[in-house]
Amino acid sequence: MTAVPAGGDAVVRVENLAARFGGRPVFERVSFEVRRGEVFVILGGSGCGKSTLLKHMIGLYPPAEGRIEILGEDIAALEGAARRALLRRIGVMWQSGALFGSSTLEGNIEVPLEEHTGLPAEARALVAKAKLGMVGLADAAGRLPAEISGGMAKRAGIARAMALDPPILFLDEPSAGLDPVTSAGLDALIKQLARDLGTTFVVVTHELQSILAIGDRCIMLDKAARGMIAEGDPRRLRDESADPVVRAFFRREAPPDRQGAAA
Ligand SMILES: Nc1ncnc2c1ncn2[C@@H]1O[C@H](COP(=O)(O)OP(=O)(O)OP(=O)(O)O)[C@@H](O)[C@H]1O
Repeated sequence: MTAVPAGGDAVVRVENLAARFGGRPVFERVSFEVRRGEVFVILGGSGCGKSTLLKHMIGLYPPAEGRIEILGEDIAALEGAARRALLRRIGVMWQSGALFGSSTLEGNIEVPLEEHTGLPAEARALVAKAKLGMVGLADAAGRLPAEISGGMAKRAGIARAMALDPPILFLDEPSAGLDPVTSAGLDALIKQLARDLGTTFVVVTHELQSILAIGDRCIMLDKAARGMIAEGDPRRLRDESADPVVRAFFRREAPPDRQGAAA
């Protein structure tokens, strides 16, 4: 079953995107859409450009070619106040959770509220507590990042990314460094937030279990192909893809070229 409403519209459009560093291409001709309310996964092996794509989507890198539309706006073309207004409408959680070590979890979630809203201190505290409650951390509001587990840090990172109620959340490798049980709990949380709040998630991951558990749709990038090699429902790709590299990924086998090299 999918969380995407029938006729769901696109909140992200990537058209013919090329990424290059020092003239060297990471990928070319990447095009896809993310629909409102879905959990969209960017997957692929190490070094294929998943994080690079994510960074383009949130405006950290300008496209070498092509165009990225976020909530109807060409992110690379925006400047100043218009750019800040758009960035305020997207939340990002980096791999580590990236919490400020000297602040409590509640204090961490108040940071974007202080920066971007005129809410008084009591209201900020209430919002921060509500966000922590949404990710199952209501009782940990007063703890410091050093006093919590890796899984809790990821949840707190999601709560902070949600502080300003963004319609789109970008998550960079949310399962990295987590044991399988904690990772499954985080997957369940992501699905629940997408379902209950209608938030759109764009998730970078190479964790097969997570991809199958949370992904409504996905794209797969490939380093050798320097681009996209698959798009669609991850379960269908697992069961039906004719591409040997895609099949190998979903079967946890070495890609065909490396199998040959090892023989
Ligand atoms: N700022 C940068 N400058 C130069 N090269 C970069 C930069 N960022 C990434 N690259 C290169 O781009 C390629 C893709 O890297 P990227 O981190 O996007 O891959 P990834 O799919 O996210 O990998 P992983 O799963 O290992 O994190 C790599 O060859 C990397 O060295």
